[in-house]
Amino acid sequence: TSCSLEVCPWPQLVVHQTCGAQDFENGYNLHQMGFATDPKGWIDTKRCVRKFFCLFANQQFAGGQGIAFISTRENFERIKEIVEGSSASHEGGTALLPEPFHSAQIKGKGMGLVADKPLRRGARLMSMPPVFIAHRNFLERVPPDYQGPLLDLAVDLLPPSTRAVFLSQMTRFAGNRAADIMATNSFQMNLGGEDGHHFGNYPAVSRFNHDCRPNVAFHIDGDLVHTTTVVRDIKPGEELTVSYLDNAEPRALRQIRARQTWGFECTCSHCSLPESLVAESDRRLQEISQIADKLTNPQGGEVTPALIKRFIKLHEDERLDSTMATPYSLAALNFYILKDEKMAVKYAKLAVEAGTIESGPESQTVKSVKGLIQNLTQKPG
Ligand SMILES: C[S@@+](CC[C@H](N)C(=O)[O-])C[C@H]1O[C@@H](n2cnc3c(N)ncnc32)[C@H](O)[C@@H]1O
Repeated sequence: TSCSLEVCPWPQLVVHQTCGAQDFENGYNLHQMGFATDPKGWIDTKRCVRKFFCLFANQQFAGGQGIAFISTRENFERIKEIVEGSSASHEGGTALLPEPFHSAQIKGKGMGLVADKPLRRGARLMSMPPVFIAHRNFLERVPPDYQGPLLDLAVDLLPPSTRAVFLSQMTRFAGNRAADIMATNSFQMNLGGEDGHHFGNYPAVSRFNHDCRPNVAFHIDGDLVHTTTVVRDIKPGEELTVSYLDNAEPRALRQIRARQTWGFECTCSHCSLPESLVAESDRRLQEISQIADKLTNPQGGEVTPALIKRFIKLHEDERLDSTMATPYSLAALNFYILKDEKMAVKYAKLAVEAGTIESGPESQTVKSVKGLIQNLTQKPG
């Protein structure tokens, strides 16, 4: 074989730098590469940067999709525990089939996803397990020369078809391709504990472009599965979008963040409105934030039914369809405090519906609002 072991400047970092996919067309011969798998398929490569961030992989993960994981040993133990109880980790992702969208070139954005059929609010598009997870500090603090070899070996350890899909994602910079792919296409995720901050890559969802008023919401569950759900009715031909940013920020800030973090000028429909409408939108966002303060501290005594209704109307006028769970919950809670049980139940039910779409049925938002509904509807008498 043409593989050679190269010893990098740090003695802990020993990786194959010249192993290419062509060397092992039918999948990697892990034994030949010197790696052993445990009974659940996990490989501890023992290749680490400063003995701290190490590379782990599992080619059996998610029905043979495979996963690469760069993090601390403590987090590796955590990941093993997390995926153990997850059915997606054993069986693989699920998607609405046949896929009701196709990918296409979108002017000024690269590739994107376009709906082929009408899609209704609440339609679940995909639930996907991660392909690559890396610790935030590994990606953001370790110098490229030390990151690169570990990232390359991680990609080599993905099963061939997953590797090809991983490598087909968009890149923006020169330099290490895997580092670029992670920077351009990853989602923040928290594994819990004190050192849980990671970035996760899900190639199937990487084609969603950004919009400040998106028609698709996403969340990552405790089992690391990434789910995308439609938040407003979509017509065939419409682009499917998610938001990469905080939609509640004014246009100027949203555009700065899109430029600084993602390297694009945000020209989404909401950012491209005529100036007078942008000013109106920014004013609404400011008022939303002021009313939210009052609804979060209702003991101030300023909350009235009219104020709560205005709060909801401002969200609707702003087309914030992908982030309605919190405003609906606040409305429910404040109507409850005002002893208007009918309105409290109405908004609590809307909060459960929105929370299920935005964060999943098992999310804390949904659980706590369901608790409120139970209190309201099961009172004696
Ligand atoms: C996760 S990828 C999205 C899919 C990508 N367009 C592709 O071709 O694979 C993120 C990158 O897509 C581009 N992009 C996403 N949303 C955009 C938008 N609203 N306007 C311009 N470019 C956008 C940016 O280059 C961004 O860094």
